[in-house]
Amino acid sequence: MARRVRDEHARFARPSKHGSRPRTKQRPEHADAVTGLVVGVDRGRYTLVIDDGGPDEREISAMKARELSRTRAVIGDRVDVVGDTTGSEGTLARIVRITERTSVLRRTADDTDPYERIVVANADQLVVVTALAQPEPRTGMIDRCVVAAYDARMDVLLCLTKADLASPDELRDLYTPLGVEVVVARQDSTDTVEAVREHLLGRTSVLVGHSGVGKSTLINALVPDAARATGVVNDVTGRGRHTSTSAVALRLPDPGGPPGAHDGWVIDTPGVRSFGLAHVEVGHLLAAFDDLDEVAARCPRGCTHLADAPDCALDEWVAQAPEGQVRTTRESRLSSFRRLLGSRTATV
Ligand SMILES: Nc1nc2c(ncn2[C@@H]2O[C@H](COP(=O)(O)OP(=O)(O)OP(=O)(O)O)[C@@H](O)[C@H]2O)c(=O)[nH]1
Ligand SMILES: [Zn+2]
Repeated sequence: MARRVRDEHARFARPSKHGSRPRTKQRPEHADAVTGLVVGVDRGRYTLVIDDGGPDEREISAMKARELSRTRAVIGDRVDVVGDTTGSEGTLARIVRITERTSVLRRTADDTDPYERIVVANADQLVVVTALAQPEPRTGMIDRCVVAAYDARMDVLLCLTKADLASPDELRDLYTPLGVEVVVARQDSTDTVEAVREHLLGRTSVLVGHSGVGKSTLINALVPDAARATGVVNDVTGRGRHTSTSAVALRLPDPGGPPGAHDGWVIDTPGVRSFGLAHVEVGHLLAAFDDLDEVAARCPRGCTHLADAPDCALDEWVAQAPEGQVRTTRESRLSSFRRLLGSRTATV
């Protein structure tokens, strides 16, 4: 790890255009750096939590050191900071390193911002919040979220809200074969909120969902003091804090722990409507389907694995299955996988 960080460090230390010596020579090693978690970003000003969950936990403000100028830290990043890291009023520390990310979730480019941007780093779970009614669920959107999550090597939790209005059975049947966990919630039942919490404890989860699905209702139930613990992020740059994608990182209370305990992070992403799928590789998607991945190793070179692919080993795998449960399961795995493959290019 130390090695990797140093390499990255060196990459930012190219000689400047103006012919000064490489900066590496002048820069101290930052041996005194402490590590923080980015929970908020607002126009170049970062809010970090230091010693997350430890006895010296505190929030500090920081900005990037000059050598990091081309790299954006995003919510969820683990960063090394130097300078005044006490968090006292008026202090500002400097971020000198971004630790290698375990996952990146990308937002699609849109009219207001032509670049695909990383929205959240190091999250391990994408929670797709979908109402069972009002608004009607849209499977195209769910599929795209699943693809984005699998590409980012994140797990997916499908959280079906407004269960008082419609049955979850159909959607559950559709997504369970994809390896997606499904949990059901309704506003009038605290039991369901606690069921959702069980899936989130100890993890860093990103919540996405269309307007009106009940995401805020759910977050308020999970994190009652959300307003206080909120880190506001403007990840779009230069546009002011209320435009476009502002994400919020919230500590998830753990009712099973001592008073005030929290265990895990819930990241809300208002304004993120879809994820970039343009660069999703078939291999990444396949990797999320262990059984298919193994079979696909026998496919002809360059096989697209789509329904019209000649000699795709996945078709043979289904055809060879004994009739009955095994065949049905394989069929549904393959058709689910192909549906996701197709959704990479669909516009929703
Ligand atoms: N019937 C029913 N209505 C719900 C439930 N959960 C939320 N609602 C209602 O759905 C509406 C939208 O809920 P919000 O929590 O504001 O939805 P949101 O996803 O945060 O939407 P935005 O605030 O627009 O992003 C509100 O009127 C809620 O009262 C539920 O479980 N059942
Ligand atoms: Zn194939």
